[in-house]
Amino acid sequence: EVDMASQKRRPLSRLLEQLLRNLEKRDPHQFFAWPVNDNFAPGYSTIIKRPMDFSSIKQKIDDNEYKSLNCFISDFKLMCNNAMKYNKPGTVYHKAAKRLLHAGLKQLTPQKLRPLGDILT
Ligand SMILES: CC(=O)c1cc(-c2ccccc2)c2ncccn12
Repeated sequence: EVDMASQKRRPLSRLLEQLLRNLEKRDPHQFFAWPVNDNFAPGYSTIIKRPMDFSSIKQKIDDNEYKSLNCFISDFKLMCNNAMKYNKPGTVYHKAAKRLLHAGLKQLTPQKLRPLGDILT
């Protein structure tokens, strides 16, 4: 349960919500919007030990589970690397994951994040 007041008190949550929105824009087909369903991806849950997707990241922000920006970035990388592990190179999902990872990490460089000030320290 996320009331606005607590959002104001939690500057990290507000920052992560903003970063998440920007990352989601790099997934126009919404391949990464929801957990991968074994019915679409045979054997997925046996191959991928730690599934991750944007909706799960959003829930973790709302549940205040991220204690640092790096934990958030790790889940973003996990999500992309899962897709590059399960889907063979050349597939639409593998290519989308590679593009998303690179575009996303460019948005998360210190240079890009510095203007956000000491919230990150
Ligand atoms: C991200 C991923 O690995 C993925 C997303 C999907 C997917 C995303 C939205 C709708 C349907 C499937 C998928 N389907 C088959 C195999 C892999 N995937």
